[in-house]
Amino acid sequence: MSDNKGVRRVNEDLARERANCSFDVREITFLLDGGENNTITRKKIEDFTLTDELLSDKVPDECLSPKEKYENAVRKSCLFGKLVKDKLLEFGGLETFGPNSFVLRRIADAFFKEISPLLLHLGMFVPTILGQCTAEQQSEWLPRALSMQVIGTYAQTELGHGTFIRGLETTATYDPETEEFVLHSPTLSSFKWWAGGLGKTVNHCIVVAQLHTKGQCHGTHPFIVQIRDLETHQPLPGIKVGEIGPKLGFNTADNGFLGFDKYRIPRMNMMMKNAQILKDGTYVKLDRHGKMTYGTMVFIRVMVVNEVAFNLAKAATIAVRYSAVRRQSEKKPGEPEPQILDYVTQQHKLFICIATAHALQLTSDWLWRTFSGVVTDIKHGKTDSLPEFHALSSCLKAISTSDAALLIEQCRHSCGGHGYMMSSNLPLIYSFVTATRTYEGDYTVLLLQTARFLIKAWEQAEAGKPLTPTVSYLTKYFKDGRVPWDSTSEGIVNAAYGVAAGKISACVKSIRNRVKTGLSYEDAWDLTTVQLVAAAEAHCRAVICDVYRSEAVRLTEKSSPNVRAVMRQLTTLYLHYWALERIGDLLRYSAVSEEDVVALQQKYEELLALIRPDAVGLVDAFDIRDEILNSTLGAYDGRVYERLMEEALKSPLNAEPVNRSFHMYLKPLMQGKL
Ligand SMILES: CCCCCCCCCCCCCC(=O)SCCNC(=O)CCNC(=O)[C@H](O)C(C)(C)COP(=O)(O)OP(=O)(O)OC[C@H]1O[C@@H](n2cnc3c(N)ncnc32)[C@H](O)[C@@H]1OP(=O)(O)O
Ligand SMILES: Cc1cc2nc3c(=O)[nH]c(=O)nc-3n(C[C@H](O)[C@H](O)[C@H](O)COP(=O)(O)OP(=O)(O)OC[C@H]3O[C@@H](n4cnc5c(N)ncnc54)[C@H](O)[C@@H]3O)c2cc1C
Repeated sequence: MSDNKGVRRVNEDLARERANCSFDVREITFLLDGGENNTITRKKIEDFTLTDELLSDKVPDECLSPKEKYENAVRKSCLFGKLVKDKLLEFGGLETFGPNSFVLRRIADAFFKEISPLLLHLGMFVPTILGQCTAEQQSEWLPRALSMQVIGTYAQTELGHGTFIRGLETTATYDPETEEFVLHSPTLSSFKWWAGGLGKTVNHCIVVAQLHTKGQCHGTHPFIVQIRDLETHQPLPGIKVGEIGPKLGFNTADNGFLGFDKYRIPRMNMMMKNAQILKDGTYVKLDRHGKMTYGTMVFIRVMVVNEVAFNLAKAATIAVRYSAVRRQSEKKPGEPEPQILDYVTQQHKLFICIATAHALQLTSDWLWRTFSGVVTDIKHGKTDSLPEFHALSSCLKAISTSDAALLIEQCRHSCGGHGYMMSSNLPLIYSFVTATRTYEGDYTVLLLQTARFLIKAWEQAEAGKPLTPTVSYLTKYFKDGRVPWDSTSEGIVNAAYGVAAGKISACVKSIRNRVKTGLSYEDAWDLTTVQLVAAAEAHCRAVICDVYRSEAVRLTEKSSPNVRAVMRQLTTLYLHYWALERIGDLLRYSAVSEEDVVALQQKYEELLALIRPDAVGLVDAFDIRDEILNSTLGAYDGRVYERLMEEALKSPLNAEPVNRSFHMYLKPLMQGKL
């Protein structure tokens, strides 16, 4: 389906895999896109946008110097932005996707092998204007931001603090005389650090600072701050700004630092939807919940689940296609070398990646729908659903990013040495996704936020109070005792909830026992955090298993029998994989027996064999074009070795037969003249 060029011969092994696939690949693509019409529109947009010659770099990006890389990324960002502005919106296709559309994000990957320096502008600056500004402020800033006159980022993290937002040190002190805020960085550790695009690209940013007025501090609030001249792009007086240097990934994102020396901004540059400063300096709090200024972070956490699902789908596509093309070793003496996809261990490494990409995408779609409900509630002044949603989005962000990063690395391992090549694109996909585990809330920190909610929910269950939907299972498993074992999919999901309940119960006991010894609650909590993180992980795993299973059943209700069968095989594989991964927990909290464990393992291995003939069809169904995959190993036609050689020849070191270092150093060394 993705054979967009359609001219070159497809590798014979891949062609045979496709001929033997048991289902119509397009049917699964339509399911994943949310309907055939969405697929048609997406493909039209891709055909329309991915033809430009700016996509082809003569020298691979990774062979450029940091400065050249950045300049190339800015060039492409501007051309991409212009394309979106001039043509794509006129095209009118985007609306059909609704707000959960990732088509722009998807095609952006064809333009940037790494990150666009403008990602934070669209990803965080614009959403924060929408979420944190009054209507009047929005009408001032949104048109300028959307027309790219104002280019911004989100500068919250400082050198000294990222996680602990209340510990941020940048101050914004209100001066009623001039009706301005004075921004100041009192220490080195108060310098803003990390914001994407801040180093060189943006002219504005959202700065999160401690608000002081009338001698009192009211905690952190967001402000819109101009940092560079719109004409010359020079940093404005009182601003110290620069780029933070090379990183594991994100090397085209010019992440930056920023310090203020008593820098003044108008009063109305405070984002005033949730709190206001009146002209005389009076502070007015409008946020009854107290954490509404954290809204952009919650939004991005929701987006990130989809983001990592897509990246895992890319990695799985590359690794599965490569594994169908690659032949290595022999199974029996004298036999031809098998496709490495025929090794059961290879299937074990890869099929869970396909299943997890589905699980995370369906969970992300469900999370988005839940989020839309919460946003509607908030618009009507109701914030009751926020604590549960914060707990849910925190753990899903933590687990999805962690799973995706580990599995993408597994895809790289499964491609042997060639997976280590930058041209495979697996290192870049990994470097991007491993950062998601840290940014927008570190893994451990977010799971502890979820744990906080779970412990409270447990206490509510004990008190016989009603529970919110995602923790209502606690009532069922409230009584001590092992969860009955049943090896059906539904039974495994129930057992996953039973494990989560057992772990939460164990945490409650640990904390209470520690408090009984005279420890404060905070110390008892602190000593129990290893268990609390594991409990939050178990809760989140149960939610993903549950949502994946039920959404896959719902989605495939009208599918052909073959599609329903393969989708069911994948969900069952996911559930068995995690049951086996957490077998110790099941033995502790459920009635699973030794024979059941043997049966689980056997079924898992049967599923690998059942999925094997459809593996290439399943990754083809992700329908990720070659331009977006950007991989020598994963292209649709399977010309792996030809592409590896073509890319190698583009290396600047191959531009001349002898490098000057030979004459400068090697030759003198060889001749003893160095
Ligand atoms: C266009 C598409 C783009 C997509 C791609 C994206 C790529 C973009 C690239 C992105 C690049 C990267 C960009 C970046 O990285 S931007 C920087 C991101 N930074 C972070 O994420 C920092 C993480 N830290 C925190 O969120 C807070 O400090 C935490 C939460 C840890 C504590 O906070 P705090 O110290 O203030 O809390 P507390 O202890 O006083 O109180 C805890 C109480 O507060 C409740 N609570 C806490 N938080 C929330 C909440 N949010 N909604 C509702 N409630 C919330 C909580 O339930 C608890 O309630 P209770 O138990 O007391 O009842
Ligand atoms: C690629 C990238 C892009 C980024 N972009 C931006 C951006 O655009 N804007 C922005 O504002 N920020 C950005 N950040 C910063 C990012 O949000 C923070 O790095 C992140 O929130 C983690 O905070 P930290 O660095 O302070 O880690 P720390 O909090 O110092 O974490 C270090 C370790 O301490 C542990 N730890 C910390 N607190 C606790 C606790 N309470 N309990 C248990 N363990 C704890 C953590 O689990 C971790 O293991 C970016 C970061 C990266 C990597």
